[in-house]
Amino acid sequence: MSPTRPQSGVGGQAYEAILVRPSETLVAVDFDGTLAPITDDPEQAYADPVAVAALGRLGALVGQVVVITGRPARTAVRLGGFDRVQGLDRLVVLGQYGVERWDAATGEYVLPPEPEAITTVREELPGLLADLGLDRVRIENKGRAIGVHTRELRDPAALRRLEGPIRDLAERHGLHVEPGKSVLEIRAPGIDKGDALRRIVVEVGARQVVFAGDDLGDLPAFRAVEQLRTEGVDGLLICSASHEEDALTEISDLVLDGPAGVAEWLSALAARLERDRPASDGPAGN
Ligand SMILES: O=P(O)(O)OC[C@H]1O[C@H](O[C@H]2O[C@H](CO)[C@@H](O)[C@H](O)[C@H]2O)[C@H](O)[C@@H](O)[C@@H]1O
Repeated sequence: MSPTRPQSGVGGQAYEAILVRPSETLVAVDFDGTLAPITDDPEQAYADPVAVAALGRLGALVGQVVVITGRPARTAVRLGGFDRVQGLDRLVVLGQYGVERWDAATGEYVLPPEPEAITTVREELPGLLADLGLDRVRIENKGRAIGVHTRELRDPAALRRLEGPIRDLAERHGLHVEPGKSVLEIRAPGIDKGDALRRIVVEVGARQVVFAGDDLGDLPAFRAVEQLRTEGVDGLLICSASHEEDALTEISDLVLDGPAGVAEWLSALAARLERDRPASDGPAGN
């Protein structure tokens, strides 16, 4: 049996369906911690080239490949190099948890206006951090959201000290706090990765969906796949595992060794579909 096949019942069933009907499969992947190894500086978090190459191969084999990320769509495209990958000419990147979109087919970005409350919070944040004695945290300005990062402080207590004041600040301005690996992100409520995933599943008419993620922000997408299963869509859930977060391991069909493990799995899936192509219905092989 191929090591790429999940052992669990529903995951294994989804894997078999993907092999039979690749052209009706959506492959959806998170960016940070799944495609890109975690780094201190978010600006240096480039996607694993092996994973990107595998996605390019899958782009020619499955119905749709999509990246669903908390990053701004432009940032994900730049750090992933997605605008210059053979096979990813139909890639869709859903940024800021699905609020933003980039289509490789047209090169167009859909970037709704930034919430005014974010501008106000951006102005208030440095004072709040100084009052807490935490002015060395990294602030990531994402346009319509703000990331408050503690990774470089090497102090697990810093995130805990920040949480209450950041939640109060966000709440005062009608904003939402998205917790993640050494980060609290302040953003507008209203859409999450689950909503984003469901929309693209419907848009492309997928009968099978793969979702790979690593962090708390991916949980809604995992829940969406569980729901989709009850509606007749086969779902395969993949955890990009790390010592930092274990919320996804129990509910995953496959637990892989971080971005390197994800890259290996995507490559193995691409190889398997390429091998089967003459007998299957992938777009390149009909
Ligand atoms: O949805 P994702 O693609 O997983 O993005 C979630 C957040 O990821 C980024 O932060 C994480 O990765 C950084 C770079 O490796 C790391 O320094 C940080 O500690 C991690 O939390 C990103 O900076 C955020 O904007 C994303 O929302």
